[in-house]
Amino acid sequence: WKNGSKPKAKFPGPRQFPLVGRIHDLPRFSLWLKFKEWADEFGPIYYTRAVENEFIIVTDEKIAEELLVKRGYIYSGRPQIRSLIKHKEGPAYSALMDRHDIWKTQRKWAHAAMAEAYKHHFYGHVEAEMKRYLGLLLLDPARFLDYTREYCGRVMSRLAWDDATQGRLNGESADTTLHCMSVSGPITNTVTPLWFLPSFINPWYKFEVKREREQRQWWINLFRIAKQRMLRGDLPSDTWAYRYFEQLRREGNVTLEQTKDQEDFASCMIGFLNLVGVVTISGPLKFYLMAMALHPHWQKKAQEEIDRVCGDRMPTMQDYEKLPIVRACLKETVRWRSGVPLGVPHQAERDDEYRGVKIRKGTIILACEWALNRVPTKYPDGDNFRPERWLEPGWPTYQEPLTRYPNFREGQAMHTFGFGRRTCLGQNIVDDETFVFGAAVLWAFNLGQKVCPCTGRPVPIDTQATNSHVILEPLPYEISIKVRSEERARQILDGYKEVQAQLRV
Ligand code: HEM
Repeated sequence: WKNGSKPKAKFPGPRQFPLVGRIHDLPRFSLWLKFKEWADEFGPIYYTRAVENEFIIVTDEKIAEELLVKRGYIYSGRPQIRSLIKHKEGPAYSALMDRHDIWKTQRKWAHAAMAEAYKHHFYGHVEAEMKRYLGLLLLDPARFLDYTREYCGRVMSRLAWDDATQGRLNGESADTTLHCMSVSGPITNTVTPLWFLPSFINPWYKFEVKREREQRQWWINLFRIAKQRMLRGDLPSDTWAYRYFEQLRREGNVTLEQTKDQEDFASCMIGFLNLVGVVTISGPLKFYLMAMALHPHWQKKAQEEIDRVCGDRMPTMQDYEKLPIVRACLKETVRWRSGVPLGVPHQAERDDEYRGVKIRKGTIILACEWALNRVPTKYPDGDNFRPERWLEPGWPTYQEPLTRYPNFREGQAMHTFGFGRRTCLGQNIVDDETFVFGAAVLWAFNLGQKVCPCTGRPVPIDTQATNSHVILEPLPYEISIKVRSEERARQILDGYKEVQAQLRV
């Protein structure tokens, strides 16, 4: 009786109501703000519940590492997203699968493919697509948001299948998938019982079946086209599809014949890698343009650096070491307006105990990136855009040498890319693609706030208005984009002409 009466150790957290927990005050939009608010009240690790889902929210990097890295053998599952079908099993979305053999095979393959491409700095495709982007921006600057996402989609589709023309569709497909997997998406992700309505009166289920079927069909079509080209000998060796077919041949499958399941597996593996690299990068790039327009002082500093190093030619990866201010502005953008502000949830694969508190199998662990980026001891003045925190000694995040830091591959703030066995596989391409974009745009254009022709005042930008997806982009906003000189306009057009033949425009 005495033992029974001892209160069980618990994490702090908001008071839980019977059955519902705190579902009533978990907003579907900008949920990270609520999690940060609770972190300020309850501390760096707290518990909450939404109906049957138990959550542990972590807002301290060390605690996140203890759980998700050191105990990665327990906390590396993925929770069920109600409105996606069988995503935990695979083979469609490796980032959302549980930790089983399909996930292991796909992750290992994607990791090696990415590492090889990085060794060659993505074969110059990032720079070639950038020349196209600058040309388009010169001709039609009002479409800068569209073009930015398309740039990211094209780089990925070129790397995957040698078909940059899929870039736009790639972006749209990623956006719809993200909608379906987000709390802000279909209502069935929050009011989960609705998902179990019979299919003939269940619009969410019908939509998802159709969406997934079309996406998988699109991937398999691209896969088969690439296979035909491989057999004819005209698939470029710098594609992920080539790498895959070449491996099959080395294993003795010279004719590349496969079962439907094998094709499905491989087309999803390449298709998803291609898909996941679009909005993850276009979100930060759109925020970067916004930040530069709102902080002319930093824009000018970066432009002075670029002009000094590059002069009349568009910056490339060759200039990486010499442009720390550009890298700092990019790094600070991703900290200030995170593209994955909630983090990506991990799930406990079995019961555990941490700091004397029992954690049940199935509990969802969220290392909330928005809050991690605002820990005052590590990121003083965290709500403001302060690139100097990466450039000046004295700031906790400063690291030398500046020829190397800051970057997105190593060093400080790597929590942005998640933890342990599930860490992001895209850090290298993020580093290259954002760098070339960040430097080339400022080399070519001056960005600023738009001025309203009626009031003469700057058109305001709501820097926190986003679409609330798991991986998000800002909502449409307006800025002014002006080419820096006539001479620069000519150089941009020359650059575009140079690559036009090689790109499929
Ligand atoms: C700034 C851009 C990006 C950010 C902030 C980011 C962040 C993340 C985060 C937080 C995770 C979850 C890690 C975890 O569960 O602990 C993740 C997973 C992943 N990311 Fe990224 N990512 C970015 C870009 C990319 C790109 C460009 C690619 C590929 C081209 C990519 C591929 C992946 C994959 C495949 C996973 C799943 C890993 C797994 O579950 O095994 N990411 N990313």
